[in-house]
Amino acid sequence: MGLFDFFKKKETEPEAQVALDKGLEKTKEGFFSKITKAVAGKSTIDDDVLDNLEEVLVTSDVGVNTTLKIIDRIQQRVTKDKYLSTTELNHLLRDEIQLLLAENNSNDFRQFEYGQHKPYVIMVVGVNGVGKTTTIGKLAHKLKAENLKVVLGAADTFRAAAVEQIKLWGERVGVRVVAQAMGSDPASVAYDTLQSAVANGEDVVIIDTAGRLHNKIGLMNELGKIKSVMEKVIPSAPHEILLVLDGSTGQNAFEQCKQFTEATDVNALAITKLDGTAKGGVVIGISDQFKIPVKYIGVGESMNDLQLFDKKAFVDSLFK
Ligand SMILES: Nc1nc2c(ncn2[C@@H]2O[C@H](COP(=O)(O)OP(=O)(O)OP(=O)(O)O)[C@@H](O)[C@H]2O)c(=O)[nH]1
Repeated sequence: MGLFDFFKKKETEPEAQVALDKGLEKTKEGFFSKITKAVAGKSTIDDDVLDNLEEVLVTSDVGVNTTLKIIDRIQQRVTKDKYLSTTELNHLLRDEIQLLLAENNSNDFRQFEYGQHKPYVIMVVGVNGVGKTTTIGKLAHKLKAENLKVVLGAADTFRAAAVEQIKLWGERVGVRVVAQAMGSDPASVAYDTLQSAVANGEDVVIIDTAGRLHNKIGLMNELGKIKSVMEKVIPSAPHEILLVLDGSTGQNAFEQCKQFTEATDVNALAITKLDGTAKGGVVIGISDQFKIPVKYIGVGESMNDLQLFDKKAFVDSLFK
């Protein structure tokens, strides 16, 4: 199977669905217990119910804009159908969330032109602690399991621990890691990694970057330099700029998304740590607000806990 086929694959296999269900348990519990409260004592969906629902969505980290959009759509359905019973609210909500996710996440990753570039270069960005390195390790593991040749570039040279951590993942997963001494030029690491990947005929390059959010100009310069060095080796690279966000941070994830999308051309999102948080609504809001597809979600710490985001499986799991 080639890279292209791998990313066309839909992750609805039973095992993945079980992991997803488990990972989203807290979000689901939080969400539905709030909804139950929101409709308590009401038989039809009226303005009160919609006001309460608005609060439920906002406090579930769906984000204000997306919440208003969902409420507006439900209101239109209520106006059209008159006297909708509150027992239908879950159905309505499910439909609207599914539609929203469909608008923003096509599940068709052809836009990333997998298989058309060898090596396919992914530059991974995000602040420290969001699960960037872990996501890189898990992704490398996933790709390697499909017999793809993967190389990692330790371009987060700012902290010694980051270089060590990625080397450790390389050993664990069994993929090559290109690294230089701590404090060396990240762009130089990226250059070396791409050059050696071309020479070795590797399929995928994943470059880690430092997650310093000192200020926008600094971030732009730092990422811009790495990008332009990559272009020198492979003019079309990076093919993917993957922003990693910690789903358990709710509104902070929105803010980071804003900063990084302003600083560089992010075209894919990975949302981690959805297990153990009730803030999974962030997946719905972020993809809608920034119009960037969520490509991966992290639902646990183990190597197999990174999933290709499947909007149908996600909604199924949430409303099961
Ligand atoms: N529960 C859970 N933990 C995760 C997930 N993804 C990452 N983590 C954990 O989050 C912590 C931080 O992950 P790192 O990969 O070190 O984060 P980072 O963004 O690379 O941060 P630095 O290496 O400090 O730059 C680690 O303990 C990971 O095991 C996830 O999907 N679920």
